[in-house]
Amino acid sequence: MEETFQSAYQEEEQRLKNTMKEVDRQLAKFTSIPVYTGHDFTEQVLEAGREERRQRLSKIVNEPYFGRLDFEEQGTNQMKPLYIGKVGVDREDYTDQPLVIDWRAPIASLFYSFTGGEGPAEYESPEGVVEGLVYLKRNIVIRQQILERVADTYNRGSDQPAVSDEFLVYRLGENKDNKLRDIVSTIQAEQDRIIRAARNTALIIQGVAGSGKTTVALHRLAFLLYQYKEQVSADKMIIFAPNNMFLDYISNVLPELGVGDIQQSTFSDWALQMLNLDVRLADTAETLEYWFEREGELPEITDEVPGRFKGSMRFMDILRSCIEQMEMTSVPDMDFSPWDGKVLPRAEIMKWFDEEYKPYPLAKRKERVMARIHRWIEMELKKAPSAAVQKERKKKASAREKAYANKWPKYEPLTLYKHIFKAAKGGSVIPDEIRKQIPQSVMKSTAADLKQNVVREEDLPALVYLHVLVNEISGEQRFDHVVIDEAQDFSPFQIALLDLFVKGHSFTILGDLSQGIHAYRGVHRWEEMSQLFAEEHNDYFALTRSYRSTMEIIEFANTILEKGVQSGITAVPVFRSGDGVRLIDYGEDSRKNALQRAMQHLIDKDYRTVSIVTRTLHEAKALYEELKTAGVEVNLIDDGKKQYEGGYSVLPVYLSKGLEFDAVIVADADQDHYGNSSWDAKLLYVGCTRALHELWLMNGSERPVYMEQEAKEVVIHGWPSE
Ligand SMILES: Nc1ncnc2c1ncn2[C@@H]1O[C@H](COP(=O)(O)OP(=O)(O)OP(=O)(O)O)[C@@H](O)[C@H]1O
Repeated sequence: MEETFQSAYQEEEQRLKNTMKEVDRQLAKFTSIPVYTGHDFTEQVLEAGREERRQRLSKIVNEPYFGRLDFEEQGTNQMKPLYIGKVGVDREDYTDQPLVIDWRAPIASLFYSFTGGEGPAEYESPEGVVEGLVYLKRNIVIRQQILERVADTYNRGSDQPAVSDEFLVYRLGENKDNKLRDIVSTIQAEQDRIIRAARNTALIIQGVAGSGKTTVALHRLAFLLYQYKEQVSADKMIIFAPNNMFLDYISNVLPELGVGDIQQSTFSDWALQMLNLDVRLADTAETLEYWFEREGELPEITDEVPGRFKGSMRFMDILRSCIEQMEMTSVPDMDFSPWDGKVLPRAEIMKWFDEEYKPYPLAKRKERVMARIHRWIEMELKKAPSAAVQKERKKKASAREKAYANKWPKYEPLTLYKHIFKAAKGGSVIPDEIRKQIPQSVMKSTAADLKQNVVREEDLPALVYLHVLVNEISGEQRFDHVVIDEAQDFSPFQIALLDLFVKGHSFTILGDLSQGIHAYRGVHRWEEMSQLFAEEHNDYFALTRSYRSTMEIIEFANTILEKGVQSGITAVPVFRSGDGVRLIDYGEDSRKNALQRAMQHLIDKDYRTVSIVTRTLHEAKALYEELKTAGVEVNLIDDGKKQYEGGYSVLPVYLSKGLEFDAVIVADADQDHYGNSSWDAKLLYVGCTRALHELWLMNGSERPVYMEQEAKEVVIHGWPSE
């Protein structure tokens, strides 16, 4: 075995040397050709090709590839070693295998989809399905041109027929810094299927915590850009994420994959930038405080709570009916008379509005009708018997034209919205029978907000929709593809609205219902989203393997899911074992001392990122101050945070969603802080599943009952011996 390893290592060292030589030769050649800056079109095209080549070569110069797959295509009788890297580079003569194959190329999919076995494997090429035999699957780690590791995960004929997880486990065991990173060398078959799924489908992905949802979505964008170069462009793709700190956390992956320019935003920022509203947006902290800082039981979350109602398709339909109703009554109920004795009958104006300009959106129709009236006035003015009469009529017409325009409704989203909630000045243009469909409590609270000129995040989909109904969606507002991360916190209305902006229902929608801690506004079942699309336009995937945490942590978290959340979806761990989950009672010690001591223990173990997770923001702030005073260097993560610095942090559990840390300490894992409701259990589940290698839960009073049941073998009680 040792001998085989030696020869594999030597073989790869030789191949690396040869590759580097070829890369250096090509680079020298292309950089020695002076950059063409002239106007000759053919020369410009050639120069663009050379520049692309220079860039590819400089990208692979240090770490040219990460994998090798030996494949014999059926009927060729020739087994070829394929080297797979982040960027593909051809040999200069194009005669043989490429020097490095791009991981997104069809043939490279075999590297990911092949799960072992003696039988033939296949991949889909543009020419059809290609069959053949895989002989070797090898992971290769190269850093700064030095071969560091060679690990065969499949070798035909050896006594290990299935693809082994050894290399994956090695990668997962590494400590994390402050940014999410790419996984091109270890993408798993189930993830690869999602990454390479067809473009014009709304993909809905339910994935357990740590199953790689965010990572997979980012790799999918890189794939789509490669596979559909002609149809999609990076600046027309957008990722919606829950907050700006999360966007910062994921910001390294796309550049690592050689992808730039993709738009990244929160839904609110995107909506606000489109609406250009002159209002105060209620502080989201208020809503978070209302739901997360409360004492005692959570109020019942029905479909009538404002967040759920305003995110429902019911509400979307109500808004559409309002606009349809308004369309019928838009043209003022009167003839237009520019001066006494001259009349443009309403019937004529209606004909323009209802027939000729019907294809235009409402605001445009009004604009067109008013412009037409203006032209009509000008024509009529020409018929005046004298210049003086003409002048007199012109003056009158101008005033009457303005007055007439004012009789039309204002197609401005906020004004329309205020009308719907009876919070606008002047008479309402919305009939009461439509308004009656809105729950009384929602009517009341929204009207109160709007009278103060306050808009909440939950109102933004409605405002954007009203904007869309009365105005056109312009070309530059459209998307080629939309990614929605933490989609369980999105509403059906938000998805249906975004669908109006995206071509071909091209969505990647990812989330985890077990982490649905914002249930007061998010979805409770994925069908709420899938039913928005025709069957042939949506697809559903479930990711059940969790890559983030050790087996012990996953098993412990699974118990919380099963017993606390009563969820049927539990995570399957990768075989990576670590320390047991530690449960520590504060005991005689003060809470602050115990938490400080716990943090110090984990810092001393050289973990790069350690976090204390509290139940509320209020508690996080207080603990942060205490630790700082005690000389511990920690960061506080609150909802205004724009950047994630890594290191040691204190944060409320609801802000930890999406992030991960080498070690996590859950402060106050007791019944006073986490009750018996499934919502409490979800919060605790989110906190626990942030940990990669170590998880400690500290408590000052009784622990929640669902915490320890059936996870006894993965739990250690008390402090480690010093
Ligand atoms: N195939 C893989 N190879 C190596 N690491 C992986 C793989 N898939 C996921 N990971 C790692 O697992 C961790 C979790 O990934 P990610 O944050 O994308 O998961 P998630 O499903 O979005 O999690 P959550 O829902 O808990 O936020 C990351 O550290 C990621 O690098």
